[in-house]
This record gives sequence, C-alpha cells and structure tokens, in this order.
Amino acid sequence: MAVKITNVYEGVVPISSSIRNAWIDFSSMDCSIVAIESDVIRDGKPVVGYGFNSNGRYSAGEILRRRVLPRLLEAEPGSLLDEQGGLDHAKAWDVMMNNEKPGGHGERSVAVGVVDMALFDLASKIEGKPLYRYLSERYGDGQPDDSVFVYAAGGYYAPGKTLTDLQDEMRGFLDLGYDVVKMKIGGADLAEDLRRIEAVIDVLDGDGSRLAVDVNGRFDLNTALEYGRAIEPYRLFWYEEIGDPLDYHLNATVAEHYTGPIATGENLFSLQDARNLIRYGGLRPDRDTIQVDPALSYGLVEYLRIQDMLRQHGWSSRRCIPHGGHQFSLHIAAALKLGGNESYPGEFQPTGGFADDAVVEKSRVGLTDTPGIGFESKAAFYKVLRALHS
Ligand SMILES: O=C([O-])CC(=O)C(=O)O
Ligand SMILES: [Mg+2]
Repeated sequence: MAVKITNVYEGVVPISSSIRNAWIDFSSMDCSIVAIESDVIRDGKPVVGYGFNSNGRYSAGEILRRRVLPRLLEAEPGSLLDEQGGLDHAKAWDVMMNNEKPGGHGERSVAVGVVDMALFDLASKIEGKPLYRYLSERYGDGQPDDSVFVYAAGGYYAPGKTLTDLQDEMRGFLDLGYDVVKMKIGGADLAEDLRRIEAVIDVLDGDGSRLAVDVNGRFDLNTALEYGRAIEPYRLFWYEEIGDPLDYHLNATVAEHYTGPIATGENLFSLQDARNLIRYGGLRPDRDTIQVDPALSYGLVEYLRIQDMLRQHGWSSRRCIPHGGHQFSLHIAAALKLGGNESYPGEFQPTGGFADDAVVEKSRVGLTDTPGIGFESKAAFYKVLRALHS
C-alpha cells in the first residue's frame, strides 16, 4: 500500500529560559515543530509524524514554509516512496534539497532535520514499531541496544546562581540516576571556573572523570591551551567544543597538547563539515567524541552518511554521543550502537528529554515500545504537537 502525505503543519514553540553558556543566553530561544499527516488510518485517525529542531538553533520557519515543505507537498507522491510503497527517506531528502546549492549549511540543515525526524516518526508508526527497532532493521544489525548511556547536562551560568546552587543541581542529577554530569565553562574567568569545577568534583566524590566541561566554542587558541593546562590534572570526562566549531586547526593544536578526551561537533551540520573535522581536527579515535546532532544537521539521512564516513576513517560508532538530549537521538543511539546520548534533566522544556516515565539507572536509560519516536508518552510536549493539527 502506497503511503501519501496529505497535510503538513508547521509551528514554533518557545524553549526560552534565563540560563547562559559561554556564548549565548537562552532568553529568546525557540524551536520549529512540524506535524506530517498521512492517508494511513489507525483507530479511525490519520497517522501523524512529528519533528522538532533540538535546541541551540532558532526556529527555521521561513525556510520550512518557503522551500522545504512546499517541495515535499508538491512532489509527485510516488517520488517519495520505496518499492514497497513505504516512505523512502533518502528520496524525500533529495526532494527537500532540490535546487539548493552545496555548502553554507546554516539554518537550512535545521529545517530539513525537523522534517526528516517527522518522516521517520511517521514511517515507524505506520509499521507499528518503536523507531529504534525500525532503524535497527533497516540500517543496523537488527539487534539494537536495549539501553543507552546518558549523561546529565546542565551547570549553566544563571543570574544569582551560587556554587552551592551548582552543587545542588549536580546532586539532583546523581539522585535521578546519572553517574556522569556536564557543566559550562568559559563564561567566567579561569579562577572562577576552576572554583566551579572543583565544587562539582566534590559532589562527585572527588572523581573528575565523571565531569564533562563545555566551552560552547568560546576560546581562542591561547585561552584553550591555558584552560587545558589548568584542567588536565582533573582527568575530566571530556573538554567540549573548545574553540570555534569550524576552526579545525585550533582543535588539532589543542589535541596535541591536551591529553584528556575532547568532544565536539554539535555545530557541524553536514557530512562535509564532519569530514573536515575528521580530516583536519586532530581528533583521536581512541578517546574523543563526535557530537553531531541529527536533528540540527539535515536529519538521519545525513547522519547515516556521516556514520559511513566515520567508518571509512576507522572510527567506531561508539565514539558518537549526539548533542541535544532528545528522543530522536536516543532511538538512533540504540539502533546504530552509538556511545550514548546527551540528556538535560532540567532544561529545554517542553521539547527536550525522554518519555515521562523513563527511568535512568547507572547512567543508562531504556527504550520504550511506543510506536515511532514516542512523543505521545511525553505529555506536555505532545499537547503542543497535537495542537498543531487539531
Ligand atoms: O548550551 C548549549 O547550547 C547546549 C550545549 O552546548 C550542549 O548541550 O552541549
Ligand atoms: Mg555543547
């Protein structure tokens, strides 16, 4: 039976808050959402797929409304389908990218990523399977991981936030079942950041290897090296996005001097950018982590290409832990056997996070059997998504 897209709805949801990293505050952060309705009827209602654009990049409604969605709706229905009449994600991707020049990926990758997510949600719901099983059968070995490593990201700067507040926040993460936590650095001077780092390490029973620090691309080379020397003795979980995401030379130079693990990639939005990181970024496949977020970077169709590229360069999928803390990447992590997924227990609501009843134990979270991505088991977000097409 051939699936047909009947309607597409697009909207914006605020995910603003008073937090700040070393580069931006989140006072006006928002996020695109889409609902894609099909002609497949279940329980008397059309099956609908949902997507949203992670966090950290603003909504991309203009590109969605003017370019990506009209191409999808105007495409000859058969041009989106595989031989069995199901959605062909790579063909849909080509349709959305028709008449788009290469390079300069910017916010276009966000727009395509949202729709790609919704098409995967839709296709797996039509098959009545949770997304991770659908993906594992198609792109993995059919034996997905049944739980995924997750670390708790937070530790933002916020008005009036004290060291004690930071410690309480981190204790809260441990109480929720996380063993590894992440905090922001680079938004204060080195001496203050070291006090913040030591305060958090105290909460971790003195074990720095359970703490990741994230610079959000703020440092120039000298500052990157200075901080690197200062934090190396803590033997941290990783030192993240140290300089500008496209400054591969800076990254490579830091990797020559800083012996601990480095993580980066959340602001690389294409296969080509990720390949440049691998070619020129000096990352070490035995310890470093790639954080490309499929929702921000042209969706899973492009992420699969990135996985192929990494394999060709001798990288294990286990060295990938996507940015974003969302359910889409959680399924991808289980199906493609990634190293884990980010989680934000306290931020980016209503979009971020996993099913309402998800339980984290020893820093791992299980997958649920809800068909699709499982937005339906995340009540506050589902209400927003449902309102798009009611
Ligand atoms: O503060 C942000 O933009 C989020 C971020 O870097 C992360 O999750 O690693
Ligand atoms: Mg980051």
